[in-house]
Amino acid sequence: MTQPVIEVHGAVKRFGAVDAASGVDLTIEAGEIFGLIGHNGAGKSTLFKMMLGLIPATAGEIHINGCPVRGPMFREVRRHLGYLPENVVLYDNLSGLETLRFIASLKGVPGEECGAMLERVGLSHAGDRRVKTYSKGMRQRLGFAQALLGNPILLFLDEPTNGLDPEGIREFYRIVREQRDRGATIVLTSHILAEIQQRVDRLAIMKNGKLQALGTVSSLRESMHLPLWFELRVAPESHEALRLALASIAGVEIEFIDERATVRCDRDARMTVLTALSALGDRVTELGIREPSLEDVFHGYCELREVS
Ligand SMILES: Nc1ncnc2c1ncn2[C@@H]1O[C@H](COP(=O)(O)OP(=O)(O)OP(=O)(O)O)[C@@H](O)[C@H]1O
Repeated sequence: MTQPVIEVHGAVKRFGAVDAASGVDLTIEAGEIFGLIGHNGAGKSTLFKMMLGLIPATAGEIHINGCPVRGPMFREVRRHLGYLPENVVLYDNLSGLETLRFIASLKGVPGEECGAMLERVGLSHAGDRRVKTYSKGMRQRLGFAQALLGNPILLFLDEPTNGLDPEGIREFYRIVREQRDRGATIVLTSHILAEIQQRVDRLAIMKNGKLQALGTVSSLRESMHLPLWFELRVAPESHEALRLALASIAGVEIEFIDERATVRCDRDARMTVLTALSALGDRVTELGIREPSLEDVFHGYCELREVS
């Protein structure tokens, strides 16, 4: 078995009376795209900073590629990590290209990579402009570019799509997948749950410094036992037949709007409902299934007890 890229055991971070992390256990494997979600102040950025060795944990252990983050060898590992902080700090009087060249020199990366990197994040047209003239989305793109310099093995991206336009968000995830395909591991946070639900391999939900849930979107959905919806087109004269067909199935609720019917059912009853709907033959002219969104899953877990 290969070694996990990230191993967090019992990580605690206390800021005075605030428990920003209280006993977090987390393992992330190489090549994963991993999402960390949670309300404001849940502890996501704090966990990132501890994993990067930027702030010490009050208690617990964190290893990156088998190396303890506060140990003497971590300096070398740190050179192979990329980080986009939540509020990226840039030098306003440098141009975009100068900014990347400066960061490349700190990382020991050849300056020649910088032009191509600017192009990759869609900033080549503005490379000679001072950063102080950049829009919010342009600053974010530059922040992403600096994190990518040097082909890091592990990328920590804290709210990376903040300020990006829809095309920028799509391009961002395209680059993330490219990075994963070349072997990198990516850990990212986002408050836009619809955006990440199709794009992460696994995710963790954080609440009050603890991990509330951990798994794939579909495993979390399954274990929450959230209901799902069948969306149908049924002519009004067949509404009664639909009601009768589903009458004996517990937990089913039907709502009609003209020719549209929405059938809400318990997950465990989905095959029974599907069989009953098939028996209606061509009285059902369209059929679709809507699963609960990641937002539904998130709210469900945030109302539950903590697991770690
Ligand atoms: N340097 C600090 N000093 C004191 N308290 C801090 C410090 N950094 C974070 N905190 C507190 O720790 C808790 C977790 O903060 P953190 O920034 O990790 O949350 P977050 O999940 O990243 O939130 P957001 O989604 O708003 O970015 C908050 O209560 C915050 O006020």
